[in-house]
Amino acid sequence: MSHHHVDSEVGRLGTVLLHRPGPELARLTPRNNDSLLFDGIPWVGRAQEEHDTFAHALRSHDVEVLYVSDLLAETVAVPAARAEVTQAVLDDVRLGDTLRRHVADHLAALDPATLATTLIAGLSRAELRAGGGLVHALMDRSDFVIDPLPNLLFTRDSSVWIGGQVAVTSLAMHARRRETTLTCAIYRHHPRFAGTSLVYEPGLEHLEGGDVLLLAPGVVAVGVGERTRPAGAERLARRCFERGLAHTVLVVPIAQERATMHLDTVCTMVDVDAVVMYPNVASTLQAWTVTAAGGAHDPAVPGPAADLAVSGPEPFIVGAAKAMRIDTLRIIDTGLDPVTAEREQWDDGNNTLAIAPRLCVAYERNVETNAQLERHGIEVIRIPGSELGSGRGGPRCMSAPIARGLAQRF
Ligand SMILES: NC(=O)NCCC[C@H](N)C(=O)O
Repeated sequence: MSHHHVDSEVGRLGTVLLHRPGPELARLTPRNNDSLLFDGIPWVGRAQEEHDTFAHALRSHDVEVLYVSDLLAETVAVPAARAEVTQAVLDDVRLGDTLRRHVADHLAALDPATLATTLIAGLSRAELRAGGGLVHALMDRSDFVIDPLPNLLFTRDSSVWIGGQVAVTSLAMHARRRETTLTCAIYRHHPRFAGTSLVYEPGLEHLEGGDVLLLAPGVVAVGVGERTRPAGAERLARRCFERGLAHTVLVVPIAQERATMHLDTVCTMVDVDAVVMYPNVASTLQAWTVTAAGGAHDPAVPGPAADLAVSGPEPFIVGAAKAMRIDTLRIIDTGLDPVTAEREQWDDGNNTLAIAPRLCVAYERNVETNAQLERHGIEVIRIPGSELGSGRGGPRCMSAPIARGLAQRF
């Protein structure tokens, strides 16, 4: 399958990028879990079983599942890619020159598959083959020479396909920054993605994939809050208009809190005209509508788009329906009452992954929300997530669609 294209949240899912959690999760301790953005210490074996159930559910619906670790191992077989991802590790100012040399020698000796694992799992001082120097001497055995990337599990955030191009994002939190050196290398160097254009790159204004919802072909919603900044939304809008990837970007402010770190923690699409949404925000969520001033830019004509036209704010569902050119965007509530809604929102009840219109994957624990979805005609494939959820992400967060069919009901 080489047709990589995504222009909706619900078109038939063809290919998806996942990361099966591995040794990087075993690095989490009660001392570092907060800074590594986990709310608990997951049982690694059970998290892997849960993730395998997720992947199996997708495969049994004819979805091609790609794994980051496989693609990365193939990518770092390309010398330029190897140099790039290694340099990103060595750029860490905490290493100092002496330890940096030891780490460089250590990585240079690794075969591609072991290098890929090390880049994801990190490296402790005890695992470094040779050491020496002041920084090394002052480290604990279990201190990280290379930080682990436990949040790579949430592949949604580090890249997002818009049409036939991929936005490699610019992650806000220190613990996640290096993730995009890996996704960027995959998209720039893996033979499968040869010729792919990047519509966004790391290092630009903060933008995370969990905030980007492709509401309909040409209509992109971007949440701005704890992670994505307004300037990131503006940059993405301008780039999408210049390249003919969108005609409207809805910019949606969300509370800057952990429970609502991304737009997809409060709202995901389950049909071409329906979302499951956290009722505690449904009535207050607003949208600013951004379009290209002077009309859509002709992508065949090189040069920057005219400036942006900004209007609003107005209620999100009103702005969204207008941009999507539908009468109403239907809302299905999380939970039944405010307390259940709050509990199930926290446990990623809103974070569904659509395989097709009216067919989605959701965590089994969100009993009320799943029942609500079914009452509204949405088929729910339930997966376990008690361990996976300790990182605060659900099926949508754990998946980056690479190919989807047309968003139409069958
Ligand atoms: N799209 C998402 O909501 N992703 C979940 C990210 C969870 C991760 N522990 C984080 O804090 O970034």
